[in-house]
Amino acid sequence: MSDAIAGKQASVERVLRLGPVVAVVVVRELAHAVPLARALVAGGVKAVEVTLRTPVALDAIRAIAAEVEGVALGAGTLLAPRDFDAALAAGATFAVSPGSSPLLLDAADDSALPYLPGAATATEAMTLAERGYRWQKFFPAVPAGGVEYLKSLASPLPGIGFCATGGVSASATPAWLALPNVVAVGGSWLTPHDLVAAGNWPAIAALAREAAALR
Ligand SMILES: O=C[C@H](O)COP(=O)(O)O
Ligand SMILES: CC(=O)C(=O)O
Repeated sequence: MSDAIAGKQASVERVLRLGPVVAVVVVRELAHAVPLARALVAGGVKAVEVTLRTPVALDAIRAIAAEVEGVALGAGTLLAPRDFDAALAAGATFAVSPGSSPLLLDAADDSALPYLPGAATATEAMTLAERGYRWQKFFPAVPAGGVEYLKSLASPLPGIGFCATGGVSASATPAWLALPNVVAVGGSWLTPHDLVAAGNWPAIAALAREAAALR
C-alpha cells in the first residue's frame, strides 16, 4: 500500500470513529443545508455525508464548510472521476461512493480527499483491500445480506472494517455495531424528507441525539 493511501485511510478511520452513525443526507434546497448540518451536530452526530444527488449538493457542501463548526463533512455518491475535484473544491474533507470502479480508484489515488469506497461482496472487498482500502462502506447493507452476511466476512477478511449503510435503522444499529468488522453505520433515517421540508430542526437534532447514543 502506498503511504499516500495509508494516510488518507487513517483519516477515513478517524471520521468513522467520531461516533456510531454517519448521517447520509440528500439536500434538495440549498437553504436547508446549514440548519440541517447544525441540527445534526447539535445532536452529537459529527460525521455528515452530503450526497451528490441533487443540483444543489456542491453548493450545500460549500455552505456547510463555510458556516458549520465541528462537522466532518463528506461528499457522497461520487460516481465520476471529476467528482473528486469538485467535492474537494467545495470543501468536503472525505469522499464516499456506493461502489467503486477502476476509474474512480485511479481518481482517488490522484486526489487529496480521503475516500471510503463501497463494497457488497467478498470479491469487491478483497479487490479494494489490494489497492490499500482497509476501511470500506458495506452497501447496500440490508439488501446485500444484512448483519449475518457481513458477520460471515469478519473471520476470512479480518483486516477490513466497514461502515454498514443502506437500509440501516436506529433499532438495527446495535446489532451492526456488535460485529467485529463494523466500526460505524451510515443512514438517512436521521434526516427524513418531511422533517427537512418542514424545517423541523429540533426534531432532526433529537434523531441525531438518539443516533449518537447508540452502541
Ligand atoms: O448512502 C446511501 C444511502 O442512501 C443511505 O441508505 P438509507 O437511505 O437506506 O439509510
Ligand atoms: C450510497 C452511497 O454510498 C453514496 O451515495 O455515496
